Amino acid sequence: MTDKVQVTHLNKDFGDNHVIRDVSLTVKPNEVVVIIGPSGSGKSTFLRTLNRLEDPTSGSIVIDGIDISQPNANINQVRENIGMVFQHFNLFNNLSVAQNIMLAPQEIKHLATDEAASETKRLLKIVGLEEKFNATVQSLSGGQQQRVAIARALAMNPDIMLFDEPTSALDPEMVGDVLQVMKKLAQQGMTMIVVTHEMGFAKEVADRVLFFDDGQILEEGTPTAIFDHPQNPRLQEFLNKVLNV
Ligand SMILES: Nc1ncnc2c1ncn2[C@@H]1O[C@H](COP(=O)(O)OP(=O)(O)OP(=O)(O)O)[C@@H](O)[C@H]1O
Repeated sequence: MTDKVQVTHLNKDFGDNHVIRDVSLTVKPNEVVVIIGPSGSGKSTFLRTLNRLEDPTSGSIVIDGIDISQPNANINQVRENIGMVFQHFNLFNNLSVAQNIMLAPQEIKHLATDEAASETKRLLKIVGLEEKFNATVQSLSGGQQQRVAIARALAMNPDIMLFDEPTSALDPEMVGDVLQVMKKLAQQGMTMIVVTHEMGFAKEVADRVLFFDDGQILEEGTPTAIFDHPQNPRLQEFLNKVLNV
């Protein structure tokens, strides 16, 4: 089976700050990879280079067989194929829920309005918000807005979904609903790379967990290997901190 994502010797510098240091990673179709690690270790930057929101300094990123790290890569096409969900939903507050979801399929894929609307209803059902089709974004809770953001990313029918700390900005009671939607997507076979501080989600849903520290993957393995038998002292220290709060 062709790899979905193949990252080879990736580096990213911001001036003198060497944020991603020689990272290589392969992700298989339908795989759920969860990235954990301390604040500032480069997790977000790594995710953002995968769809070229950041340009890599060196190394290659091949997605579905296409080298997107080449200067002449068709970045728009790449982004159509990779859905991304951010910590701060980034919805258009002046548009309705349905308008937010339908915008890209109509503008980019030239979907007819009735087709886009029926697809939007289907997606809202997946994220448990069927009744919010006409609602304004402002009337929704943070957790609901994040589920709309997930539906919006799914509307482009992506091959891969990237999640960058999707629950970090939410009130605790909202977190479960969002994680539930992500779990459902994983069960349906979506290839996903998820940066999160939710260790319960990592344990339950990840096929593989990567521990990032100082711009490198210091350890990777199954959730059991990472959480029950961590090898690297930095990972042991990190888990002691996050699991014993
Ligand atoms: N656009 C940018 N310009 C300059 N430096 C940046 C930029 N984006 C990130 N950095 C730096 O890169 C480093 C890694 O940041 P990054 O956000 O990737 O870490 P992180 O592991 O996702 O952290 P957190 O868990 O706190 O979100 C930090 O030192 C940060 O200041």
